[in-house]
Amino acid sequence: MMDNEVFIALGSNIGNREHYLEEALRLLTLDEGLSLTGTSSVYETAPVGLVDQPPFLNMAASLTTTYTSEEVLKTTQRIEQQLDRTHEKRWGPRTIDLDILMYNQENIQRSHLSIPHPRLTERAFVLVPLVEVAAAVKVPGAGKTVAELLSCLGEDEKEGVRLWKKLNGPAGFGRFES
Ligand SMILES: Nc1ncnc2c1ncn2[C@@H]1O[C@H](COP(=O)(O)OP(=O)(O)OP(=O)(O)O)[C@@H](O)[C@H]1O
Ligand SMILES: Nc1nc2c(c(=O)[nH]1)N=C(CO)CN2
Repeated sequence: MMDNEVFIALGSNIGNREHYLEEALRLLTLDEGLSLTGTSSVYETAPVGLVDQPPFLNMAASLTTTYTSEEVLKTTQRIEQQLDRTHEKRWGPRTIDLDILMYNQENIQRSHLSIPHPRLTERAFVLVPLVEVAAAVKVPGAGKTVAELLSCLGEDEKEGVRLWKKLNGPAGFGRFES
């Protein structure tokens, strides 16, 4: 049974960014342990952290899964590798980045896996798409829902996040939805 609920952030800022997002969603869908239940719109976002790099496309997805959080991480890392992801510098450009944002209501602190994602609460490029698929979900440790966290962000933080493609229905990524 696909009993566990997981939210993933997707980002790309190298090459055909939309293609990489589409491919990542396709590969997530193909995986028998995962079921895609929702996708957000796509946003074009100004780079945060390392600012001297191309703009990102960011989006969020909701899934249900038979996997443990570790197995989800293995799967997202395999998909990153399949999509030419290289690990050069921290926060640097990448063809695809898949971050596990939340896994059920769990709080996981291991050396190689932190869930909820530690920078989730401060990142407009994560919260703006995530609110489309998880508005009422309470973020463990934050004591607030995704919608509440988003409303805590200042206008200047949201400024760098622009709607790029509204995705609903058969023409867009919607075709990956179950
Ligand atoms: N929730 C998580 N989702 C994905 N990777 C995680 C998570 N928590 C810890 N990691 C670890 O982060 C490592 C990869 O980090 P990565 O290079 O993608 O960081 P980044 O995307 O540059 O920075 P950020 O974590 O701020 O988004 C992985 O090897 C993985 O073990
Ligand atoms: N706008 C934006 N900025 C980033 C992103 C990202 O996905 N979008 N990912 C980063 C590395 O995790 C660093 N900076």
